[in-house]
Amino acid sequence: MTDFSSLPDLALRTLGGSVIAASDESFEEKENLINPWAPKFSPETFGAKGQEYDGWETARRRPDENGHLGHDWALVRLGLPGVIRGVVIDTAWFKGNYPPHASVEACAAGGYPSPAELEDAAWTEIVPKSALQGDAAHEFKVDVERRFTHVRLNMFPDGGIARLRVHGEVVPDPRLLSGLTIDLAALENGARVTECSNMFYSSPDNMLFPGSARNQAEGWETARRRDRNNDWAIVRLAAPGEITLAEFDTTNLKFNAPAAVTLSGRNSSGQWRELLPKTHLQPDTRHRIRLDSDAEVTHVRVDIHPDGGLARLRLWGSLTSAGETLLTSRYTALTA
Ligand SMILES: NC(=O)NC(NC(N)=O)C(=O)[O-]
Repeated sequence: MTDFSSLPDLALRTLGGSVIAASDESFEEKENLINPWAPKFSPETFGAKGQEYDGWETARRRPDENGHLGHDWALVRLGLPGVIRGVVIDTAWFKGNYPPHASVEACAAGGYPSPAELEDAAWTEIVPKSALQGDAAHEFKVDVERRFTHVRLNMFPDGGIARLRVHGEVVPDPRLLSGLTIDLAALENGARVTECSNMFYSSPDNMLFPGSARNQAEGWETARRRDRNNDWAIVRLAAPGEITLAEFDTTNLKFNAPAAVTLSGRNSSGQWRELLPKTHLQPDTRHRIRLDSDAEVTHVRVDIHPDGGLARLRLWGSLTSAGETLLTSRYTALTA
């Protein structure tokens, strides 16, 4: 996999993405494109419309009286607007019915536009019409330095695509964050895990997802440690801010929760200081702890002792004026 695939999937259903319209979804519904799980397949599962697939599948097109075949498209609202670094078009399990070609366009729209209102948007081609294979994940690097809110997947002329992954860097609208108490560690506000000791079972970015984890796999889980060290993760905050309350959620970790946690913060000069001394944790519990610090931090390190994971990590606080300036100038530069 190329580098961009480790970035969050901005289109993912569990990050608020939605497939808001499609030209056709006769065989399989458009919503499957952004399912968070890997595409599944059971052979010989024929329903009333045909074989069942975990993807978006359109009818076989036939030329009209002018010999025109047309093509199919699906419109996706990103859950998290941002700069797109790469797209994966996955035709998993579509072997005799994949589209031979596909392309992707993107646009930036303010507010909450309907599919009809997006027709006149300024669409930019981010993946040119490219050849596809059946049952394969195709990666396309994207090199457009702009914040996008929607993408349109085109397939030529018809067929089935299991997943569309739109990896990129989240660029939040600073007007929705300035002056408010926010989760400085939320993926949707632009935070990310930059390093961790172990991600054997699941990715530490999962801790920063919105809402609650429905099961263990939707959080961060490490392998069992067999040495005397402990697991840890470093989170780059949405922007420089002051943290007033930390939330360590061990929900769903019943026999593998960490025994304790510590938290430290790094300032813009790169110096680390303790934000929370070693504190015991209970399994399957959401712990909310007020922090006794008004220091500006850009990164935090969460240490779990000795291993296990966390379902969610929330760091409530506010942006400092440096944080607000940074977010505003980035948003402005990428929106112009
Ligand atoms: N869902 C389908 O049945 N699709 C196709 N057919 C099979 N057998 O997969 C097709 O494109 O005709």
